[in-house]
Amino acid sequence: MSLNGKVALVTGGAQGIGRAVVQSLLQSSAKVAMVDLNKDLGEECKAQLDAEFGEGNCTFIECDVANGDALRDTFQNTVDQFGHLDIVINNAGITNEKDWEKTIQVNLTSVIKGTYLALEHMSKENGKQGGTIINVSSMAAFMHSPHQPVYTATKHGVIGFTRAMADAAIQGDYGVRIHALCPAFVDTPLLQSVEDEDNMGKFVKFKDDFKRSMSKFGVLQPSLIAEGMMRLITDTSLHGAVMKITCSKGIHFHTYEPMSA
Ligand SMILES: NC(=O)C1=CN([C@@H]2O[C@H](COP(=O)(O)OP(=O)(O)OC[C@H]3O[C@@H](n4cnc5c(N)ncnc54)[C@H](O)[C@@H]3O)[C@@H](O)[C@H]2O)C=CC1
Ligand SMILES: CCCCCC(=O)/C=C/[C@H]1[C@H](O)CC(=O)[C@@H]1CCCCCCC(=O)O
Repeated sequence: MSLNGKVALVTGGAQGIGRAVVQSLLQSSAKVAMVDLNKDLGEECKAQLDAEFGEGNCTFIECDVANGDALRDTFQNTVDQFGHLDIVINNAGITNEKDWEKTIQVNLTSVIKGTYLALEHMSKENGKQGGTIINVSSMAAFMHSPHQPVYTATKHGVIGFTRAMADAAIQGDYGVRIHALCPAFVDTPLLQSVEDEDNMGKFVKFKDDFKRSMSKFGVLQPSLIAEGMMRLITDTSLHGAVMKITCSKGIHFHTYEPMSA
């Protein structure tokens, strides 16, 4: 499906899962703002994407999503460059149990801020034309590990926030579809960092448990996660979906019991 004329903003877009979805969006003819903390990587990535997809389709914006003012400017900068906004993927994330407050800031607070900013630019409530938001959680929200307690908490938080906001979007007639995406292990640089004492602190001693889990459940490629994201973007029947992606079941959805009195 062509996304010609659509504008997307992807946080953490210079590497790993974010980079894979930036590539898929460009392949579908969307314009993309690739937002990342890492300037060198972002510029290098943009040069490669310009060579593949032509200049003017992708812009790199250096931004630490944990800086609320910078994130607000980044959204405005995207709209200034491309005219409007249709798709926001709050993907940037870290796994750092030593600096656990930073992990909460990047993985949860910034996802909340990114969702609110996306609504400012896309919600019909604000006179805009609607759109799609994807907040990246993790299978860690369903299967916990002693190796990463705060990371796990943030990913639970992303799902709770996203589901509540999806309901708000329906009841408030925002015209914005809001989803959570939960990958299992994915082959990206993040996965290597979980063995590092600087990141995991005292929980590093549980790394063998984590690695056993990885060999038991397998490791996915970023391109499959991008495929899941493209499905959430293009299938307009989906709203408030919690998508899971695992080696055993591929792309599928979590189902919740209906609330009863
Ligand atoms: N790799 C995995 O096994 C899994 C990853 N996830 C989630 O997927 C998302 C992406 O992860 P990966 O691609 O694996 O990570 P990655 O580390 O390979 O890439 C993350 C990108 O985000 C950027 N970034 C980090 N902090 C940032 C900040 N404060 N502001 C702006 N950019 C920032 C990095 O510079 C990097 O380019 C994260 O939310 C992660 O928690 C979920 C499940 C599994
Ligand atoms: C670097 C962070 C990577 C986080 C990846 C992730 O989602 C990890 C989740 C694991 C959790 O920490 C403990 C686990 O057992 C989780 C494994 C999740 C894989 C589930 C696959 C299930 C299936 O194939 O049916």
